[in-house]
Amino acid sequence: MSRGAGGMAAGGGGGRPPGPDPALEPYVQTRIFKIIVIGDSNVGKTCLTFRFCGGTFPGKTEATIGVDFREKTVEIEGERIKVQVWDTAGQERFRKSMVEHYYRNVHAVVFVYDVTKMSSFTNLKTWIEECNGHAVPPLVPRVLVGNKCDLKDLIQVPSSLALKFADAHNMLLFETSAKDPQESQNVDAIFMCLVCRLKAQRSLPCRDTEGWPAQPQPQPRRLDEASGKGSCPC
Ligand SMILES: Nc1nc2c(ncn2[C@@H]2O[C@H](COP(=O)(O)OP(=O)(O)OP(=O)(O)O)[C@@H](O)[C@H]2O)c(=O)[nH]1
Ligand SMILES: [Mg+2]
Repeated sequence: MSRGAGGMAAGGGGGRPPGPDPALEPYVQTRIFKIIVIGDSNVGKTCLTFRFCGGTFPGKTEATIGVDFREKTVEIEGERIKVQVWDTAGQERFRKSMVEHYYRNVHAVVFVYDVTKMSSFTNLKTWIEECNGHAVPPLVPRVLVGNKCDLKDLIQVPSSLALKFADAHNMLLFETSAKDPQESQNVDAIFMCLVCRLKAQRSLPCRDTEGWPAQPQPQPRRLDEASGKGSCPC
């Protein structure tokens, strides 16, 4: 099984910086973690995924149709991991034919609500039911994200309420803003926290590894890719 070689580097003492041996680089397979982002239309799923993968807030967005597919390669403890983010559609008519694909072989789920819109918070239970209805294993980590915290005067969902809900569903809560550049580290932390948990969990199969069921995937629209290095924020 190929893994990152962070462990090897730790005791190396040969003056080589930690991380995979460059000579072995072509042979080190990159693990891919599939993370889906779910929630009502207009809560900011596209903007959050854009902020994480591209580092910016998109000037203008349109309702997502089906799924948009973004990627970012991160490095944690010497292992390069490809984070494959599925930005799903919140509108029923744009998602109904895709729902099975969203949940198939998913590694982690991000539930998003808009802190300025109570209905997007109360609807979370429907999104959780949908997720549960697709037999997502309990080991698959889930987090809750309250977006649009920059709109301070318009907040409708108190943090205390969100925290209670997150606790009841065994999720971590992040409150953030895809728009505010000062919050960008917080947005990164959402995904990095999940990646760290997945990395620590079990040895997930690598790309091209036998035994990993092939996914009939929709033709992905790859919008951007960025590389980032990070240490575990957890
Ligand atoms: N103020 C503020 N506006 C935001 C933020 N995130 C997103 N928006 C705005 O909210 C609107 C919807 O954002 P999207 O990211 O397209 O929403 P979505 O959840 O992807 O919607 P669907 O694709 O229809 O499911 C856009 O006008 C964004 O500019 C934020 O953090 N703060
Ligand atoms: Mg969208």
